[in-house]
Amino acid sequence: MAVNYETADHGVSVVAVDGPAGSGKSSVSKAAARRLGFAYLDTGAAYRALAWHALDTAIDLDSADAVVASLHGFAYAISLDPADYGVRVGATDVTEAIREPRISEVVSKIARVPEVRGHLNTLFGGLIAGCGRPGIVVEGRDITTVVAPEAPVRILLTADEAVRLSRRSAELGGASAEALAQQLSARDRQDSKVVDFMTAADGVTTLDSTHLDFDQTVDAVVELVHRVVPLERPQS
Ligand SMILES: Nc1ncnc2c1ncn2[C@@H]1O[C@H](COP(=O)(O)OP(=O)(O)O)[C@@H](O)[C@H]1O
Ligand SMILES: Nc1ccn([C@@H]2O[C@H](COP(=O)(O)OP(=O)(O)O)[C@@H](O)[C@H]2O)c(=O)n1
Repeated sequence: MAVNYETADHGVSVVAVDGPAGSGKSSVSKAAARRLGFAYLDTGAAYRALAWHALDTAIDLDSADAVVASLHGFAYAISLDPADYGVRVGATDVTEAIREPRISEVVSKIARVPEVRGHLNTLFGGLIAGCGRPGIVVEGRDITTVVAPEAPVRILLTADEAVRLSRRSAELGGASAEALAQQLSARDRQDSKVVDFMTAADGVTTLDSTHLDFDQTVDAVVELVHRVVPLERPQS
């Protein structure tokens, strides 16, 4: 079921960004949100936090029933301020822990369960509607197609796989390049069975950042937003 949070309904302009792992969704969306004065919602963090919670409570991730049952005790909180990112489960700050490879390895098992997706999409809908800013940049895998298909700006952020890998391995420092490559492409393969984030749906703009540096990519997103959402531009 689509959850529509467009300007007309809630007064919040949604910028929807999808793409594969390492394409730059989180970093570019966060920077674009700061430039625009918008909120920022990282939806992948919720799937990662639920995976963290499931591991923490020794839930069998191969059992969809057990994963669905774990949603009852899942007290999730995320900051929507792009200048002050943070994720909590109950009283525990999991901002760093959810990035660990042990979470990346299992998160797709969580994401493939339809009840989990439905539950989290409802949660995202509430966060978007109540974000308290004129707009919000929301990034993930199914934002342009399921979470906010009516968003005024919808972007598929891509980059060649080799480029995505080298960006991610630079970020993780010590991780073995080969192990990382295997994990990242295995995760994309698993995730693609659930939602298609490799091809742009109708009306979605593809932004290929393979040959763009970080600032150029953020500029391109901000420009796309200015084209369709009436906002004051900062004086230069
Ligand atoms: N256009 C770009 N050029 C160079 N580096 C980039 C670009 N976009 C993102 N990055 C870097 O690549 C890494 C992965 O980006 P990230 O935002 O975590 O991707 P995703 O959220 O899609 O997995 C980060 O270190 C980020 O700073
Ligand atoms: N909208 C979303 C966002 C993330 N996810 C899942 O959550 C995982 C982590 O997402 P992420 O955005 O943090 O991943 P990266 O691209 O940053 O590595 C993905 O591998 C998907 O399994 C999803 O299914 N749908």
